[in-house]
Amino acid sequence: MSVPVTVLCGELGAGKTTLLSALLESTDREIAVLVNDVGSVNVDADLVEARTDLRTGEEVVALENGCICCSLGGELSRSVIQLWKEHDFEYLVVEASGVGEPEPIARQFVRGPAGGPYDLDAVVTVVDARRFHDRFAATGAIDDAGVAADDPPERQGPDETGSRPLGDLLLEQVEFCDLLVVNKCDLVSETERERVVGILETLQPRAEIVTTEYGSLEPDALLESGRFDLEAAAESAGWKRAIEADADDREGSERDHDDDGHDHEHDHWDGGHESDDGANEHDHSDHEHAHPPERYGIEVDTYHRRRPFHPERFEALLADLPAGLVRAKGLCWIAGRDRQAITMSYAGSATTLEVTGRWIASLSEERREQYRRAQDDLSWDEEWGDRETRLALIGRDLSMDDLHARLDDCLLTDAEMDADWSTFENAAPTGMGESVTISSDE
Ligand SMILES: Nc1nc2c(ncn2[C@@H]2O[C@H](COP(=O)(O)OP(=O)(O)OP(=O)(O)O)[C@@H](O)[C@H]2O)c(=O)[nH]1
Repeated sequence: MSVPVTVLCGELGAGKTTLLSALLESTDREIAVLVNDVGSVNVDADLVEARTDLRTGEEVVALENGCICCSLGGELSRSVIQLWKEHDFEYLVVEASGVGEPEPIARQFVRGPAGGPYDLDAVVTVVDARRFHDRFAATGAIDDAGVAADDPPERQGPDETGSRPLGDLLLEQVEFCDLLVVNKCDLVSETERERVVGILETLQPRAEIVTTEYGSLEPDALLESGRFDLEAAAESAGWKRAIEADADDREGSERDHDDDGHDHEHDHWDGGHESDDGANEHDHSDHEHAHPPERYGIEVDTYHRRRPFHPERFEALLADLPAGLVRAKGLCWIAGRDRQAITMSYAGSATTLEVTGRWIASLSEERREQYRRAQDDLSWDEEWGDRETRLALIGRDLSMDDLHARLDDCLLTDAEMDADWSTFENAAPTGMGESVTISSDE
């Protein structure tokens, strides 16, 4: 029978080890723990080992050479398989590095060789309530990216994903999990705690959320919950749901012009390149925002345009985003990057622009037609093909209309549409997997 596994994520110092120690003390089950730390000294492994009274003496295995989610994917599989062959235990907990992405780790237990002896039960992310509140819920975001606001964009190559902004990784851990443990609740007021929970519910509508002090939880909450579902976890992020709902709304209303009162006026704006509207004339009066939880001033919205951003104006906006913006993510079309589909990801203080693919419109005619046949719901513009900007925006006490207007000001004007786009100053990345990070100073 396969051994159930819980993967424990969370930023450095959130309380993963504390939670794990409390768990090991409160259950009689034979639990093996795999600890992964970035850095050569594995303090956590020592700590957990000491606390568990060395029940088997070899319960804790440490991977010390880096982050399991990137370079050590193979090593993770090898280690857990070796552990399974050499030891007798009922349950495995993997404490992931504080900077790890959970999805590749989870995939090791689903599609990788470790999927044989193991069965992934749940991905649990521990959040430090105090730090999360200060970073994402307080007005006046803290620059945690270590990049001064007026620094030029930081460039990263495709193999340096480990240097992504902390906030971005943190939110990925929140967005891909089954259980969110909001720890250190002794360090926040009740209102702050509720605000943190409200934001987390918006960022990750699927996960169960529990609040704790010193990781004190019933073992049942963590073990054999049967919560994990790879497809559901991969699709559960609040930003993804917003974008999908928006695209569905749009397609629905394009099919039949039946106004269900839930339509976004923005979505039908065609970028103006075939009309005389002008890029900046856009009526927000009947704007309706999508699916907001309507609590604690948290709002989810989408922004969709079929006209490219001016790279300089867009960069200037990214360096000056409003403090109430918690999360923004989606694809952008940036003038001068006409092949590159660029993913924008903003989390609390810094934005990463990364080339994550190519516009289908930039492929050879033959391949373009193949892709179009395979995706019959792909929305296509006669002139620009699939190029478009489609972003999910999650904010708190934020005027979405103002943000839309500021984004619209970054779009090319009619005159700029006719200019040579390659002459624009352009900090956006060019190669597949390449990224730049722009820190916001508000
Ligand atoms: N005030 C308070 N402190 C806590 C709580 N939980 C953990 N701590 C403390 O926070 C610090 C970090 O906790 P750890 O459990 O080591 O955090 P971690 O997530 O394992 O950290 P890394 O291994 O560095 O990723 C320790 O000093 C804990 O005692 C809590 O609920 N409240």
